[in-house]
Amino acid sequence: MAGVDAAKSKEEKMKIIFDKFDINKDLHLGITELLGWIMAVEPTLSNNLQRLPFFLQILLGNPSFLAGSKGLSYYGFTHIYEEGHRNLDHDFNTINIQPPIQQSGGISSAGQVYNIGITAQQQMGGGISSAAQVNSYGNTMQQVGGELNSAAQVNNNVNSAQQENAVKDGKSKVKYNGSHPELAARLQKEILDTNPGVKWDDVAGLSEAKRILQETVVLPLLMPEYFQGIRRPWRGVLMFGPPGTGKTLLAKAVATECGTTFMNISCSSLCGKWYGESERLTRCLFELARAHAPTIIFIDEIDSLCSTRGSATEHETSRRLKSELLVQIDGLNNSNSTSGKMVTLLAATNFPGNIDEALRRRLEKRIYIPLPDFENRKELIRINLKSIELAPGVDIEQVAQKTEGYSGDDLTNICRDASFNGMRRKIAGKPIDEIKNIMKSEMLKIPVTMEDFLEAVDKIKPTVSSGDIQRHEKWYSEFGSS
Ligand SMILES: Nc1ncnc2c1ncn2[C@@H]1O[C@H](COP(=O)(O)OP(=O)(O)OP(=O)(O)O)[C@@H](O)[C@H]1O
Repeated sequence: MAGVDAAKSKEEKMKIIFDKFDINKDLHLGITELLGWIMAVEPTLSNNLQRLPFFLQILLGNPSFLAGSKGLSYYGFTHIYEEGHRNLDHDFNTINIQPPIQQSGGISSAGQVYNIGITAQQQMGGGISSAAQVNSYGNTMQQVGGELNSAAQVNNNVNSAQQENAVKDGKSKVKYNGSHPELAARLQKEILDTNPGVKWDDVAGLSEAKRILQETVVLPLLMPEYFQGIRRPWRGVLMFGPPGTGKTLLAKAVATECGTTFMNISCSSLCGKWYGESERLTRCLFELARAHAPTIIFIDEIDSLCSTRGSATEHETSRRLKSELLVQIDGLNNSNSTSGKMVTLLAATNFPGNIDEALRRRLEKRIYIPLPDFENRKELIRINLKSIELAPGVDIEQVAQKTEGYSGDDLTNICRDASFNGMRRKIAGKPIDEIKNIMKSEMLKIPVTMEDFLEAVDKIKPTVSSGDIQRHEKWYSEFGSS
């Protein structure tokens, strides 16, 4: 790929990119090329661009979404049009990825306008108008003095309210109008995360699970108008599988990639000390989720909240909590989701067999997250070693072969242990004063060798038993739903 002349102005550079890329001709091929071009001319945009292939993959991979479109505009890639008015008078959808700061211009389109981004869109004096629809997905959107007009509908699926509710420090200040402000404040502090920071590519393998999560959680957020009636979004998704296989990681990746609010609940956050407190906490959790919508509520180890009803271990408190949870799940996404109030429940468990029948029915998609196979083990090891110096002769294939039956978490532990070995060798037998004088940079340069890996594999045993895997596979064949 040829670089772009550094002496050219930003406008000229971007014109080269726009001229070069024609989605009608290049389609998927052009995306990679376009990304390369943009990174070459605008290295500072690289971080923002990481999200792009993911969105394009979803949008382009779904023909119904683009039905009738003649093309896409990459208007949103750049901030160079800060001052200009760009009238997209085309008869197609406009997709603004990482929407720009729009100071005095405007965006108009005869089709739909999709603003997908994590960064704020600031509309200062300009306007967005669309004959059809304006959909904004992002963490923040600020509308300062501009107009947001749509002949049909305006959907702002943003974490924080726009216009009057500005967000400052990543934690949203959305107003909670429910009946339990003190419980809401407690939950908000414990569980609210507006950006878990895990990218899709940080999760090795699990392509089938990723596909299902895209269909069940991501796409309904991107095109709520399609997911109506019989196609309403699934209310709940259960990920089950042995421990340490990436269930939590997947939930975080979904939330990061969608830019939704992420509420990460452990059982203890919902268990109150006083009579009735657990139900109130549960109700409050869903109210809070709606206030912050679109929201993903992630409940890890849901089996501990919802073990089989009527069983000997079931306490009165837990029975009431479960009943409230079922009521709340029933209320999810029933109403018109184009209101931008989508709340999805993602749950995870290592003990799917312990889950209450009624809850199982409400967790409409049940996805098996298995141990990594050979290819996925290689990918996982590579992800873990991204920032580590490797000695020549490190054979990742061999490490992957030797670790059949290991979970993702076990493999991460092996990589961590192996990566400490260089330091162990360096400081062996030295007094602490001498260790203090070893330069940090010297330490960081010690490469990890193949022997370090073999030693770590010898030391660290797999944590998942074959009985455990059989148990999951049996449950999957009976109740799995992908
Ligand atoms: N598919 C994967 N890709 C990358 N890393 C992984 C993967 N699976 C597991 N890991 C590593 O293992 C760690 C634990 O994973 P995670 O917490 O997602 O597992 P889990 O399935 O939710 O476990 P548990 O059931 O015990 O809650 C992660 O932080 C990550 O380092």
